[in-house]
Amino acid sequence: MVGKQKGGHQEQEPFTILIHRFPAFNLFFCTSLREHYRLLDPHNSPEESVHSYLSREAQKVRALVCVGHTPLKSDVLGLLPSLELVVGSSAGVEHIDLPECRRRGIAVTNAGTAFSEDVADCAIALLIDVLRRVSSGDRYVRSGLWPKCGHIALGSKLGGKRIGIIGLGNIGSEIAKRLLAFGCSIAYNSRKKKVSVPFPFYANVRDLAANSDVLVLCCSLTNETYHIINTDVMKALGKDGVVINVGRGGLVDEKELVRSLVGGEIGGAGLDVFEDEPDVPKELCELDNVVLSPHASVLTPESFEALHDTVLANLNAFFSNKPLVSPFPNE
Ligand SMILES: O=CC(=O)O
Repeated sequence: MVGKQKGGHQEQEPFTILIHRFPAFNLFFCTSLREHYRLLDPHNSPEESVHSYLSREAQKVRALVCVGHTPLKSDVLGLLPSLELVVGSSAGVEHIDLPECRRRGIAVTNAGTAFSEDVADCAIALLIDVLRRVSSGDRYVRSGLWPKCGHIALGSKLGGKRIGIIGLGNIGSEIAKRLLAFGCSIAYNSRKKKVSVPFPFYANVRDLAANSDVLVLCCSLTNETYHIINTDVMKALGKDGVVINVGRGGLVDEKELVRSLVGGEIGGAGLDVFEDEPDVPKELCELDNVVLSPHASVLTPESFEALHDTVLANLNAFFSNKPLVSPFPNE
């Protein structure tokens, strides 16, 4: 539960925080938020279930910070009758019951632009790694094969590639900016065509794939985007095509991706996210044209600092009746 503590006489406003399992994240958030607000932390009562704690303590809670990807479903929302705001701390908010929030008029925020640059950097790193075989070359050198077997297979140049970006929001725009500097051409698919964007828009992902060398996924996971990369799309992308996923595992039909990679129907993949994290299909681990990363694109102190500022700015805006800084959806 929180209220602004500065000044001391303002009545305490209710506020609660749900704790994610990632300890560094929790510590960072709790320590800092406590400096500004009074927290209700259901996870601090190990003897009691979250549900019974919330039923007793959280009737007047108006704002809730949902840390990381902690699921926030109707069972918990139902225990918070006064809730007006959910402050998400991730870019994707598919773990939050958005229809229920909408139904109750509860505003939702996400990480806004806090992670965009780091996620974009990660997408580029994965792409260069797949094309230029950086990780594969590293394994080659470490395993002592170089003196015995000579050069590794040719890589492929990034400059000149046609990149199809799926989801041209904050992250997608940062990815486009970086790829333009490498001399790539950009096209995109998004919920709708963006008037201010100079790149060709494809309403159909299959058509985008047919006109791209690389597909980069950085859109939200929704009912509409679930398995947006399927067999048809991969066939259209073709045998030299590369899939980069820094969005969510569920955007790609992973079984089909594995089948297409093993069968040489597409050229490679760089994946930071998976359908059943932290489990990764073992076939992917055996492929040299696949680069794997443990959902780590946002894991930098710089991203966390920017997120911290965004979370606080949203809370401060809410409690001073100002517009939220990163409402979701934000377009
Ligand atoms: O995966 C990370 C995020 O959605 O912020």
